[in-house]
Amino acid sequence: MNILIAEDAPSDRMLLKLHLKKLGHTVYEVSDGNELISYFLEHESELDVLIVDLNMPNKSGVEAVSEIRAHQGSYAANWIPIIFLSGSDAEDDILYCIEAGADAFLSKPVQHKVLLAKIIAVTRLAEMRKELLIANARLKALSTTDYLTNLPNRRAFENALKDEMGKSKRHDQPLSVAVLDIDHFKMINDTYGHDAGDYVLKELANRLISDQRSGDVFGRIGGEEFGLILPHTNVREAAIACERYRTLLSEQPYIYESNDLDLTVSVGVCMYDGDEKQFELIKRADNALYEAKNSGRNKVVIDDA
Ligand SMILES: Nc1nc2c(ncn2[C@@H]2O[C@H](COP(=O)(O)OP(=O)(O)OP(=O)(O)O)[C@@H](O)[C@H]2O)c(=O)[nH]1
Repeated sequence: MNILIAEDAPSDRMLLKLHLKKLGHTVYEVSDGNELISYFLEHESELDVLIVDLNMPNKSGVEAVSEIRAHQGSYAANWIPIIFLSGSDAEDDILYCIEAGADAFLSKPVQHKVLLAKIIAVTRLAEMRKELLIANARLKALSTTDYLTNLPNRRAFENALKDEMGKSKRHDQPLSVAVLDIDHFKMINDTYGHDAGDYVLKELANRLISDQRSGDVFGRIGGEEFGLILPHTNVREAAIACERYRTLLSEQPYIYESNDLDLTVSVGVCMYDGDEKQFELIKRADNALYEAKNSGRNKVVIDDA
């Protein structure tokens, strides 16, 4: 492991270094709190453990460690274990160090085996923490992503819409929303099977995002229904964009097991009025979609109420 020692007393530093080298670690050294911070910031990704003396010139160990923890934040994946060293084993010192962000405390003179045990314990904790962060990130991605298309799911779409509605209101910028639905999708399932339907949904999502403008959010909000959030876009511009998507999604057949599946989509689009609730906005887009379906499908209808 790569271990950085911050210790101002040369003899203590030397002794510690010998112990750690004997244990097979690579050791780096600094002699005060300021050097500790600069070295850490420069080599953050290469270091595995910090061993920090409580009392050092210029900046104390506690001050330096507090700064390092503030820099890392509580969700840093590369959060580093820190062991404090002190000549005193006063209870107050121990508490002070742990509260500053340390994970373990050692009294000087350091005992070889105690040092080994603390290093094993803190690195094990760091490893578990890292695994937990990775697992959390995976769970978050799973809970916000549609498994079939990899687009944001309904929940993520609604959260994104809420954010965009807030931004639109704050910056007095237009915001449009569209709901896009595949026409007679049931027929594809019924004629070619559910797998063909799944293939179409995936392929359609790919085509949709191939033309996605940066800042726009597309989500799968129902079985064969997709939601489009178009920030900085008024309803006329949104209708033009939706017309482009309608053409893009239907101009080429979807080829599944040598079958050419032709499909069209209907779209309802509307613009946020700055006051309405999220469900009201989606409802208006849905109403426009309903009108598109009822007036022949394969078209974009605007709700400009
Ligand atoms: N393959 C597949 N089909 C799905 C999925 N989710 C929903 N569906 C199907 O989508 C079809 C939707 O059918 P309807 O609501 O009648 O709509 P439609 O046939 O597209 O007709 P219109 O919307 O009126 O043009 C149903 O057959 C659902 O089973 C999915 O994840 N995979």
